[in-house]
Amino acid sequence: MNAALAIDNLSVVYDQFHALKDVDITVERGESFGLVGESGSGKSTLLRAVAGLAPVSGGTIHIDGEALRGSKRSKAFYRRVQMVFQDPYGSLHPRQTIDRLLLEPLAIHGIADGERRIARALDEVGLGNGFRFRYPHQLSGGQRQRVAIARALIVEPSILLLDEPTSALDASVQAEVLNLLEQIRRDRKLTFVMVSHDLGVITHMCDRLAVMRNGAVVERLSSEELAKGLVQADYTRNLMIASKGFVKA
Ligand SMILES: Nc1ncnc2c1ncn2[C@@H]1O[C@H](COP(=O)(O)OP(=O)(O)OP(=O)(O)O)[C@@H](O)[C@H]1O
Repeated sequence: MNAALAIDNLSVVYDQFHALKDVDITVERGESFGLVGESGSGKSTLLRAVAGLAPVSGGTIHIDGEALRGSKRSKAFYRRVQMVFQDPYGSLHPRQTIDRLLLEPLAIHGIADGERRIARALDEVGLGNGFRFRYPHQLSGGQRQRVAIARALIVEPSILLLDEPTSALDASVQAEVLNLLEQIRRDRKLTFVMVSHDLGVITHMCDRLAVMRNGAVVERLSSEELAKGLVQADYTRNLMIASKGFVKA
């Protein structure tokens, strides 16, 4: 069976700068895969390249066995791969009600049955219908992130790309949103690729992970191996030491 996501030899070059160099990553269907690495190592660029938001200079991305070369994406592809960002303000237009924000992706993809889908998506992220006519600034940070998740889910993707989805939230709200995401992944049999600088979050949420440095993968391992300190690269060990509250390497 085809992997949900197979990235082969992926490169992204901005001017002369190689933000990603020959990256290979395979994520199985229903798997939750983590990306860690220091700031500037290329984690967001990798998600953005998969989402069609960064220019692909070389290599291939397969989604459900379908090869995508370059940065061209069909509408159907955009529907299949949805992204949730760290700061929901970035993706939620401040002058649109939650209702409008949820209708927009449905309109883009020509999906009917908006009423039912909006009610379902809001319910799924733990927000009632009462939130429909509020604006983003009338919500808490956690509620805004729930709306961003609902907006991604409403078009029924198969892969969710999560770029530091909880790092802008308070600790208790972080845990709530992470638990919600895990519940959604199980219920919808979704595939996740998640970036976090917090190794505790990655080991809690992900089955396997890749460690990135300077645009390349330095190590691939399971969360269990990371939690036990069974790591190969000194760079990974240093990330463990630097990650607050994480087991000492
Ligand atoms: N649009 C762009 N134009 C030029 N350089 C870029 C662009 N986007 C990213 N870069 C560069 O690519 C490198 C990787 O950036 P990226 O955002 O992927 O890192 P990251 O690992 O996600 O970092 P962080 O943890 O700080 O978010 C950085 O050096 C960054 O400056």
